[in-house]
Amino acid sequence: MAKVRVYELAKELGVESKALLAHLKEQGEFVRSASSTIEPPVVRKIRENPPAAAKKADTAKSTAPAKATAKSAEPQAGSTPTAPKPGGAKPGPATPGPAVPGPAKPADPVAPSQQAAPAASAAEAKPAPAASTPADAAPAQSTPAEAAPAAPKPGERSGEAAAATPSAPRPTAEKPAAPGPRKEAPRPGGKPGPRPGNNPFASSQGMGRERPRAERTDRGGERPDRGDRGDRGERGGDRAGSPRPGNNPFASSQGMPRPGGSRGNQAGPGGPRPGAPRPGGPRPNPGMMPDRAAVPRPGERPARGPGGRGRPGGGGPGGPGGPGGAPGGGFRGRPGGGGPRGRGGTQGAFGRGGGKVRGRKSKRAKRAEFEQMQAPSIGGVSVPRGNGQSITVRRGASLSDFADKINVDPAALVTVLFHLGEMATATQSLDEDAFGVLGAELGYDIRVVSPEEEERELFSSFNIDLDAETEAETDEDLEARPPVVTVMGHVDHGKTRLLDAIRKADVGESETGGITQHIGAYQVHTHHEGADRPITFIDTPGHEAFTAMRARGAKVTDIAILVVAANDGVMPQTIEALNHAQAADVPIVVAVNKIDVDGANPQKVRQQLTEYNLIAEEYGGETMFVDVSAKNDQNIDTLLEAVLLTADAALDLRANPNKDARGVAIEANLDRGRGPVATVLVQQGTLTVGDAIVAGSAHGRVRAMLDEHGNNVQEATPSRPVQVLGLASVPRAGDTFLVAPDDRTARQIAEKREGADRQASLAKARKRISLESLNEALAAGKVDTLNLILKGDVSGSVEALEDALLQIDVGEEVGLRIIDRGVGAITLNNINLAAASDAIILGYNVRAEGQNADVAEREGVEIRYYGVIYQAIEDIEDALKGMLKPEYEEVETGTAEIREIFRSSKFGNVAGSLVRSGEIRRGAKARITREGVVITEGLEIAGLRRFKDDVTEVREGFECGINLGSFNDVQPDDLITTYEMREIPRS
Ligand SMILES: Nc1nc2c(ncn2[C@@H]2O[C@H](COP(=O)(O)OP(=O)(O)OP(=O)(O)O)[C@@H](O)[C@H]2O)c(=O)[nH]1
Repeated sequence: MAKVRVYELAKELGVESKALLAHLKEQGEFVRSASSTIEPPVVRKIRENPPAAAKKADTAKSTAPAKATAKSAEPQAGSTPTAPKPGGAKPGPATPGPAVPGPAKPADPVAPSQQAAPAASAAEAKPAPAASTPADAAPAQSTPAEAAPAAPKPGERSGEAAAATPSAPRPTAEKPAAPGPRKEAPRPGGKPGPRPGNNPFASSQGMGRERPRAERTDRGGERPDRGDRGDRGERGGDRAGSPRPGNNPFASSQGMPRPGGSRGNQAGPGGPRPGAPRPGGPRPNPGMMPDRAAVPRPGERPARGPGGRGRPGGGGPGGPGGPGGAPGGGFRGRPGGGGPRGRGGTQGAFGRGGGKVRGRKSKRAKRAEFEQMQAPSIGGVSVPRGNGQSITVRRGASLSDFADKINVDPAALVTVLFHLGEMATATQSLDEDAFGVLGAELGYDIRVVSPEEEERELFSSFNIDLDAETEAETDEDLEARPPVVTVMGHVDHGKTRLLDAIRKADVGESETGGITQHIGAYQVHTHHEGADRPITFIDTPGHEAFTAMRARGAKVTDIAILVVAANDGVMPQTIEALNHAQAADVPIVVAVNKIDVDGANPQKVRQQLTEYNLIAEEYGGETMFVDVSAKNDQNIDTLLEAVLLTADAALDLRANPNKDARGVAIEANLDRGRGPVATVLVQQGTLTVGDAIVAGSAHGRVRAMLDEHGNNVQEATPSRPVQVLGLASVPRAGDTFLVAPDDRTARQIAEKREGADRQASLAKARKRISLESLNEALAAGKVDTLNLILKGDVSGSVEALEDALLQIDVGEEVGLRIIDRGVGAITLNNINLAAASDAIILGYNVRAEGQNADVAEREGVEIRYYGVIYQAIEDIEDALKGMLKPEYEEVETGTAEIREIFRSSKFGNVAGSLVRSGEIRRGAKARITREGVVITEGLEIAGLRRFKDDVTEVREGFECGINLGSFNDVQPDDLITTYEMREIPRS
């Protein structure tokens, strides 16, 4: 005996392969799939003991007529006039139009040939007006053949019908239909098959054989209900012989989009009746046509098989025609039960598909339509949906950057974002929130990463984990390193002269021949407490370099020397420098310079600086003040000593020299003879000649290293500045560098950095910190202090504001720091400081104007303007307490008067309206008023159409169709008012 395959046996038993598989499993037989073979003894066993469903089906056979009649009763509800002829053994193409007036549709065309009681069936097959009501049906219950009248009347569930006639078989019409298609479908070329779409059993229409009832109901959602036309869209397949899941495009359980609402005018599983909207799925093409006989009659729209695309089960082992279809009955189901194209009815939002029969479309149009169907339509544009995949964008990335990543048109994203309430151009930087909203809408998890995170991710892709490396270090690994010092101060107060004097003070100078090279940084040695202590100086005076480095995230400086000329006192740039240092949490040593000059008043400088929280040690503070004369090299040693004392007291300057070097490029240039030359400051590890190195987007191998004396060095330990030769290009000041495991890695890291830099070159972080976002930033641990810069028109008000702000009690968790204050307009320096320190600028009766305002905008610095002090105080207090809420006011954008209501099964009610004022925009918030009384508000203009086109806005004087989503309680003469909430600028 030949081996039998599972699906063959399933077919034989009239059950689903799946059910048989399950049954086999229960029986302890391991069978992998439906195409697996089964050993003869097992086959025998199964035949003797078939699956329950099969047994049930067998039993059902005897009651077939009743079921057939039950089926036949169904179409009453829809009064489908396209029923096949009674005695459907030869179902010909149906005659469109109400040819059969009787409410009862004749039995399934194939039934008579298969059913146990052909006579009864034949009797049933006649149009039976008597079946239209249960009352009529009642007398007929005596025989199975007459059970048909007992079928539910429209709206009545089959279950109810079954309950009413307990003796009658359940009218779920399972078994009898199954053989139908098998017998009918392959009708050899001759007789025309049933009209496509009307014969649910025709495998040619993608209908496989029915499944046992139990299984069907298991699939969830497919109830055996009958007769409820309103539900037909969803259960159409069920009615006509319970098609397998996957054959019913409307079954919500099968994941097909439901065409929405009632489909009362559709012919259910068999396809639409002529002229009815197509239920969805691709239209058949000639390739699908089995034979001429199956072609619908002229004038008839070829119904698409109910399957459509993506049917899970496909046509399955349907008829003899093989999987997915058989010749003979209308259009052939697609092989395997549905090709890759086409799908069920619904498309896009409010608008596409459904509707009237349209002209034939080209393949391209269909393809485009299909793609549209997949894309959510927001604001009239369709953007393909993500499935939650993670997309990483750089901080400061724009819509264009994101569009690139998901391969869509940036303009579409602009529109989408607009409809989500955010306005941005395609190239404008977006903040994290905006990306969040956009991502949530489009189904992407957009991660905005900071430069540091990005670096981390970049390194981790090369198996370099700097954090883990640092964490793994123990105290034993760490060794003391020299402090790195930057000299800052007001113009002409002697910074350069002081740096020169310090250079000269180098105790090693005589041995090395003095510092001859200006490489951007140098190291001097001094004797301190009996030891030789090196100190590294950044050789670029002024806070601009300091700020530039900080802005790149490079923390280079350990200690700042603030130079103040004793004859001049504290000047504006003194304060700026001070603010920068304080904002960076860098301890300050004050060098009171030019004490040799007549009129020098070092004490005055001390006094002045107390106002800025720099209190000299002799006054009980913690700041060391050293009176020096750079010109006369006076007290330079003391200054160096003060630096070391401060470093020892305030800082833990240790680093691990025994690892690959990491550090920062201090400056770099292209030397004609030597090529790119970069001065780097080693911060950790030891840099050695021959190391593969990557600095920013430059990479190379360290060919040679020079110190500030022009001497070649073989290795550079932490805090050691050296000039590096061997890079392929010039890095930027502030770029971090590291030694890579090999040249290739160095090059790849450099290339990746370069690519990322290119992308972000125009974009910068739009929002650094704002009062609104402060609380989140605090919660996220991004900040623990609110940095403020106060600017006012008169010093009195600035002081008053500062005093009041400092009195705000916000608990211990949050700090408030005023890093700068001053009188006059908000300057570029203020903005730079704010940018480098994540500060917010409060302007009291002063503004940032012109270019400064632009820079602030570009840099994402928040400037808040106030005219009343208490308002500023209130805001800051609220922000610190996490209570600051933006204030909004409602602004009316348009009104439309409803003229007529169109009821759409698909969209609900559509209000045909005339725009009275302003414009009505899709997505806008809306309120309905009836005779001046607000009926409801907070609605959304879910859909907007001009004639048949979806539009995004309709202006005054034009008519349009407005859909308000699920809100349907609209009447003619109602007024739709759209409005938006605009943030009120705080005064
Ligand atoms: N008398 C006297 N003059 C000094 C002293 N230090 C600097 N100067 C003079 O002050 C002037 C400015 O000195 P710089 O060192 O150029 O000052 P700077 O702060 O570097 O100036 P910028 O580079 O313009 O910011 C020069 O003419 C110096 O000679 C000092 O200790 N005593």
